[in-house]
Amino acid sequence: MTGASEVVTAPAPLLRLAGVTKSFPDGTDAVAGVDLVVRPGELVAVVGPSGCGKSTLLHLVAGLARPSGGTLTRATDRVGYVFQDPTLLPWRTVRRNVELFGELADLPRAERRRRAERVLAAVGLTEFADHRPGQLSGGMRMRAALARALLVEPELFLFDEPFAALDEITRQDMGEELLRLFDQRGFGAIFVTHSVAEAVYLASRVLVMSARPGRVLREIEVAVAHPRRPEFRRTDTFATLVGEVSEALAVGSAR
Ligand SMILES: Nc1ncnc2c1ncn2[C@@H]1O[C@H](COP(=O)(O)OP(=O)(O)OP(=O)(O)O)[C@@H](O)[C@H]1O
Repeated sequence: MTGASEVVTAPAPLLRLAGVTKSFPDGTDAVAGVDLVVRPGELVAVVGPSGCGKSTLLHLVAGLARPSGGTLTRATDRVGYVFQDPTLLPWRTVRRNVELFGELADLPRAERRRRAERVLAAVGLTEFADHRPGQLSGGMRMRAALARALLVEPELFLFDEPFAALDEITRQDMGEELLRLFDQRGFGAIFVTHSVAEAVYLASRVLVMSARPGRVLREIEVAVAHPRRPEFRRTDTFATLVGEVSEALAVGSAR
């Protein structure tokens, strides 16, 4: 540093999509011309009509599918992925479910154990480590799925409607949990949801997609500092943003 000038730069993007399209062999155009940048500490919510290509977008980002056009650059291999179904192995304890990706990554046993204890504590499941998934509530199973994804210490987190199957109170609790982890760990994230209120509450930015093939219709900034508090849901700012996103969504769905 010369000290002559100070330049404040945004952290380098974890992810950059430029004009990304995806067409399937049967001719279905799922997404079209998507531009998106995600930096560390940004949680981008994605909303859009059913079938507009939101899950496809996450598949592309995770490397499970290849774009048909455009460029996709991901700066990290440490990717966490959480789905609506927690997909826990019923015959394994919670701890051993959480250790699974560590086993697949060949982490030494002691390291797996250490990380599992830490992430179980982070999601409040320490006391349930020796239970089997069938003995847990839906919300606890989702916490276990979150802990399992956290084990690989993701820099980029992909969420595909993770809380959609939960009752409203548990869903809001899980949102709080997620924000706490996000504030602590500063990962970048894409969060797909059908709930406009959830998108606004959690996100740094809400991306509204059009009907298939999904294009980005609008990106709406949620310029509200973290940590967010439940009271945020009862503010005029929140109501205005929910209105703005809903309006954009209605336009997108009508196309
Ligand atoms: N492997 C595939 N082959 C052909 N079409 C596919 C394939 N996978 C998805 N599609 C189609 O691509 C479109 C986008 O699907 P996708 O699951 O990404 O949408 P989505 O926005 O996540 O939907 P939802 O909101 O209902 O979960 C849909 O029309 C779907 O039927």
